[in-house]
Amino acid sequence: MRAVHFGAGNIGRGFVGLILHRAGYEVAFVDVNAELIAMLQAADAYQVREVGPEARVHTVTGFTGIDSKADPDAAARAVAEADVVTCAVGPSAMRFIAPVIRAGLALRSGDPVTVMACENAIGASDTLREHVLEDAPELAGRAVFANTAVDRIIPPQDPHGLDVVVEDFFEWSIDRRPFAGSEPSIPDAHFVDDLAPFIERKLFTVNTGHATTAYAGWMRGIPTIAEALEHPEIRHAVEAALADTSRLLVARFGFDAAQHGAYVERALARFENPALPDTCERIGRQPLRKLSRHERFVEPAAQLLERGEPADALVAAIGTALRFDAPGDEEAVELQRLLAELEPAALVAQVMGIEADHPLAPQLVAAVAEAQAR
Ligand SMILES: NC(=O)c1ccc[n+]([C@@H]2O[C@H](COP(=O)([O-])OP(=O)(O)OC[C@H]3O[C@@H](n4cnc5c(N)ncnc54)[C@H](O)[C@@H]3O)[C@@H](O)[C@H]2O)c1
Ligand SMILES: O=P(O)(O)OC[C@@H](O)[C@@H](O)[C@H](O)[C@H](O)CO
Repeated sequence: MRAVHFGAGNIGRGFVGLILHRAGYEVAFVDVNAELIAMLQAADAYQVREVGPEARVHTVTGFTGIDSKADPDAAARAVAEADVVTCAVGPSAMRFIAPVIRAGLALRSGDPVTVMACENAIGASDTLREHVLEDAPELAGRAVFANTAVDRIIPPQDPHGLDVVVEDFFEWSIDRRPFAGSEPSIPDAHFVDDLAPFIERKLFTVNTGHATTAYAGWMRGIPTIAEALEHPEIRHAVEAALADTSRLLVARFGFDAAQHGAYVERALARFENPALPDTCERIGRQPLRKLSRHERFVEPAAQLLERGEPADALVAAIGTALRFDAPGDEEAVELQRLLAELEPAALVAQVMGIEADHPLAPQLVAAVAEAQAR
């Protein structure tokens, strides 16, 4: 069985590539990073080293690398011959891989290929599908797009090597419905009838809690997530933000409150893993994406206000996120420029997608005004 995975970075090598290898796939990693592809082409194996109480070491073999910038035709041919295509390039980069997948589908004959976007976003495979089929609706029958939720914390890695250090926890949930009974065989993944509870629980717990920790840590000059959570005020802010999202998730999906509480506790324990050198800078990366309408802060806060419930801790976390000014992060630089130039209501509409008539608008406008006054 053949798989093509776009994005040979942390999740690509330390999660998707590993799981597909364990499922018996030969994986062709496609990336635009020429140094990374050269290493993949030269190597026979790399290791995924888990850290945590149930740590194991895995060796991944049987892969190759394709540089889609230098040779997009080779990447398209690989898609044409694949059983499964996955990506973990970042939600905003999916539009750049879409033309390559489209070219691969155009070359394809036989059974439709399974396409799964493994990004932190609701409906990422649907978004990828829209990009791929934009100018080629006639190719729709050649691929089955299934949404997924991926969960494994993988901190920044040595950019000059292939080995990856990861936490011991992982979860890959895949929407079963698009397959109409013929799901691909991926034993480490689980197929579910309704992905919404899985992706929203993950994004609005792991990623909301992570981001709240990161922005509060960054504001205080604390480098790592584990260290930031040791700060009592940060811990309190994170627990309060997760109390907001927990109320929403329990009400929306009917989760058992105690079981959901255990899920939250486990997320916090994962953040605290002392062997995981994860940074506030990585977790805070791309703040414009994280502050956008359907992301980890604004979406749950908007849903709570629409239900007539408060979301004060989420709004406080948004206020802290506005102070993320990492100089090496293009979106952080752009966010600070927008803060300097736009009226609060205009920034809330442009960055967060919340218009003046939404019940959340007054609090967000006040948070932006406060950030501008600092
Ligand atoms: N790291 C984690 O803990 C984690 C966990 C779950 C989900 N995710 C999600 O996985 C995705 C990737 O995150 P990551 O941490 O692996 O990032 P990363 O930066 O380590 O890897 C992304 C890779 O994509 C490549 N890439 C970018 N544009 C490309 C293009 N046009 N074509 C081919 N390759 C391209 C980059 O060169 C890089 O190698 C994100 O959506 C992230 O939210 C990350
Ligand atoms: O990847 P992002 O930028 O959406 O979010 C940063 C982290 O919260 C994220 O990568 C987590 O480590 C991951 O989602 C855990 O599964």
